[in-house]
Amino acid sequence: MPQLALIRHGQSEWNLQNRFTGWVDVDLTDEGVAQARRSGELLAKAGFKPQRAYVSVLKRAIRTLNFTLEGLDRLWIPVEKSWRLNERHYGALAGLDKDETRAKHGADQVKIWRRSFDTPPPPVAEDHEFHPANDDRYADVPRELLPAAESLKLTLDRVEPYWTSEILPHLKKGETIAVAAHGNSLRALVKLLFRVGDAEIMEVEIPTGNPLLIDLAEDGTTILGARYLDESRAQPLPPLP
Ligand SMILES: O=C(O)[C@H](O)COP(=O)(O)O
Repeated sequence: MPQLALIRHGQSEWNLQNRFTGWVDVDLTDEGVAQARRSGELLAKAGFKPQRAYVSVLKRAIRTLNFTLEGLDRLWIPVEKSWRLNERHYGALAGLDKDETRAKHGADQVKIWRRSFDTPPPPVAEDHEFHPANDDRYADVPRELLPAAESLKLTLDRVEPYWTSEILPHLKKGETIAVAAHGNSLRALVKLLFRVGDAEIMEVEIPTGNPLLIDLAEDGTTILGARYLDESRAQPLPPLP
């Protein structure tokens, strides 16, 4: 039967500093590295043997995946990187302190920017260093697909085609797959897989460096069971659809 592990990267420098990050390529903290190593240990203990892995093009997720695969002694499996698994683009909020932004715009507005399904944060200017058009890792991505800010809905709109065309066919073949990505690109996947409503997804949080192991039926979509492997840092999961 197919199996899927969704792994949010370990704690990043800007998670620690409480700053909006999005597509900014910040690194893991020492604690984030420890969480990533622990992910590998927990997955090994659970008997998880991925045959292939998918990851964003941001180093906090790539390094998390590498530490995890090292723990599993499976650094040899095929790994595909895609911008479509990136964190949601936080627009003009990227780099700002979350508490200072609350003090300036109000906690309600910040909650809407962070957790509403379809309200994007304010866009970043086209000539800003944080606009993806100014980052050569996206040189091959059509310009019109590059976001200046994303809501969760816009994030799901670019994650879903990748899920459907690249990942789902392998699950349908019965494979075991690891996906290392980000709080909001994984919330988008959880919304899709657990069929969470637009309002209910506001309450779903994904902890850093804590694999969510999902057992799937042969169709690659019906969830048979799901659990966080580090129970001490788990978050409530949506009910099974
Ligand atoms: O991009 C970020 O700042 C974090 O990875 C996720 O932030 P959030 O919890 O504010 O969505």
